[in-house]
Amino acid sequence: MSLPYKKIVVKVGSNVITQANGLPDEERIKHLVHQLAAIKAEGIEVILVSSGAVASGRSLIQVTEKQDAVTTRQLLAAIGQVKLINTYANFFAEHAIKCAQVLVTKEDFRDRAHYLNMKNCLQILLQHDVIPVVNENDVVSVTELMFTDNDELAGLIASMLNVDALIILSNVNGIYNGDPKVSGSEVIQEIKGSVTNLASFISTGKSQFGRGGMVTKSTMAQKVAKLGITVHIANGTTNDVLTTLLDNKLIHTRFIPEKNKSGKKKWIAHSEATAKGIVQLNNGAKEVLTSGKATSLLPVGIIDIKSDFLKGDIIKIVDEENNLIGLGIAEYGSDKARERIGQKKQKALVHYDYFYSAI
Ligand SMILES: Nc1ncnc2c1ncn2[C@@H]1O[C@H](COP(=O)(O)OP(=O)(O)O)[C@@H](O)[C@H]1O
Ligand SMILES: N[C@@H](CCC(=O)OP(=O)(O)O)C(=O)O
Repeated sequence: MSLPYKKIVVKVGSNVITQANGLPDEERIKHLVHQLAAIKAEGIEVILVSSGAVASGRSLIQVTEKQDAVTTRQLLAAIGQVKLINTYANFFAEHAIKCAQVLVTKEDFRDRAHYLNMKNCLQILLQHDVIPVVNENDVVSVTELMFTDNDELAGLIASMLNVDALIILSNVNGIYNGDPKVSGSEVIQEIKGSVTNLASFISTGKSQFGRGGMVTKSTMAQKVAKLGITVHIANGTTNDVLTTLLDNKLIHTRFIPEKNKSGKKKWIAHSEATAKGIVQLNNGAKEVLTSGKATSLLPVGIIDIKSDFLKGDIIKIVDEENNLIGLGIAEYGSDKARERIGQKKQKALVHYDYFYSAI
């Protein structure tokens, strides 16, 4: 395999492993497992993030839809996840490979101690030659605690384990420069940096069983690439997709990575939902902080503390129009920060090592 990867995350969307009639596509799963086994045999560590619990549950039980959508999802996922993991376990066993079920919620990524605990669990599985099969724990994830979709979850796992590449398998060949179904549209093969007009040609429609859609997929991919991890979006329903991709012979979309960021910055980057305080900066400070140079956030550039925080909390940093500039760990609490607003020669509120620029 010609791409120089040692550790990868592969994310499989519901559509890839579900037939049009809603039943799990066992032949597809078998074929994917076969490729994963070949990749592992090359000495590459693999973490699999697989959707499909809800779709799999649909094939096992008739739902009356009397209950609300969340309850239906809980019911289907609780039943479907058993079938999904058993299917994987049986096919991996044919290659003498053990796999493990890892079900997570957004809460598991919240504080640093919990985050490191989960990282430790995944690492110990890899050290024992086991392939972790990760999915959201849909049974306990209710609306406000849910990941946008499993692409977000896969991005978090890829960052957490500092992998070389994240491969997202969907039911399209990549991101098209127009509607994928209209002739003339072509796959964008390389995306570098923050391409702001990407959303303009991605229609908001999702595939039959998908949750997030291509817009959230591309936003997540850009963020992960910014942290130093290559992201590939390819068609999981194509035969030999993974092996051809790793041989560098597949037409698909590749997000070129920026310089690799530290583990702590990767964690901060994914912590927006749990950030505690909000600090507003003037335009001068915004320019310096987002210039790419190693600069810390000094009180002289602060114009307002919009919500309180304690020392050690992750805070959101916004500009004069309240747009997010970045996230960082506060070196002191909001009480002290308020006293120092606009003052020169004060200790940095966020040190450069603990600042993530969202721009
Ligand atoms: N410009 C585009 N390029 C590629 N796919 C697009 C584009 N615009 C919309 N899509 C849709 O996004 C879908 C993939 O997203 P999603 O349904 O979330 O898949 P998955 O279940 O694999 O996560 C495709 O099936 C396609 O219909
Ligand atoms: N956790 C859910 C999948 C949610 C999801 O994001 O699906 P998809 O957009 O197909 O990757 C399940 O297993 O059914």
